[in-house]
Amino acid sequence: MPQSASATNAPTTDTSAPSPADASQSAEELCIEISHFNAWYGSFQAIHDLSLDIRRNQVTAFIGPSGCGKSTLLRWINRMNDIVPTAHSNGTLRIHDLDVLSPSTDVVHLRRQVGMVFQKPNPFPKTIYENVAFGPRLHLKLRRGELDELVEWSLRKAAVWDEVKDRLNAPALGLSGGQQQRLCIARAIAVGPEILLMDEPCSALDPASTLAIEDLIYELREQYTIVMVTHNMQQASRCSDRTAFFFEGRLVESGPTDDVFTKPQQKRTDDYVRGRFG
Ligand SMILES: Nc1ncnc2c1ncn2[C@@H]1O[C@H](COP(=O)(O)OP(=O)(O)OP(=O)(O)O)[C@@H](O)[C@H]1O
Repeated sequence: MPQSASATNAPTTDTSAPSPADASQSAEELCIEISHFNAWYGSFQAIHDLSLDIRRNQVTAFIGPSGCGKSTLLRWINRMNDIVPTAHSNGTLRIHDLDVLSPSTDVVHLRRQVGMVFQKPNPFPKTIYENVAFGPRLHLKLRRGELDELVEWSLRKAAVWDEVKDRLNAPALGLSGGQQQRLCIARAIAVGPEILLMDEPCSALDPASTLAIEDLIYELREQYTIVMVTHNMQQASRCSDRTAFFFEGRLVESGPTDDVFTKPQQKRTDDYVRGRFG
């Protein structure tokens, strides 16, 4: 089993940035291994023979035109596709030594380890405090003081504490869209995941909120492995370390973001990043 995410990302750990040496070491570590992966909805094959390594403590952006399979792959990483009755897959998808696709994989445990942030902020219709406390209450046995500390830690980590600290008992739905999305990030990290999946996390936000979330994503990679779907080329180049370009259910190329944007190996990638299609 992979190392417990709550142990590696526990709020009591030092949250300061790792030294450059630490960062470069961990940057090379494999976190998610995808090999010869295929996925279908019924008889329609959405992903074909896709192989990709996702490295620890990096932001990996999935880019590509609509319908090319980005979200499908993202949603297999924490088995969100289990809720789609027609969805099935084969091949290898591992997080460290955990076989994600195995029927015996404990999906509740997997989703604690692999948090998800969706396109539209989706706070629960509860207070700000309760949104963040919800997961820890289910999974962790904490005393009230410890829970308070965890809620504060998560909100600070998600860069929204200063804006909400005086109204923790106010309804989360009263926050702005950008604040709600940062609250959802706080909710996701409160249960101690190792990986954060983000499916177009800024697409419903205004430019200022988008920049705030992008800054946050870039900072969070010191502690989390982040996989993000985005249609925004500038966003991919601003806040990802590596980029994977998908087309019609296949991975066309992947590599360091600078390389994919400035010297792509495939003409199709070049055309896409230059806005010639999609
Ligand atoms: N629940 C589903 N049932 C059937 N087909 C689906 C389902 N979800 C996605 N698909 C199909 O699978 C293909 C890949 O979809 P997916 O959402 O992964 O693409 P995407 O690259 O994320 O697109 P977008 O950028 O528009 O979100 C598309 O042809 C889509 O219509």
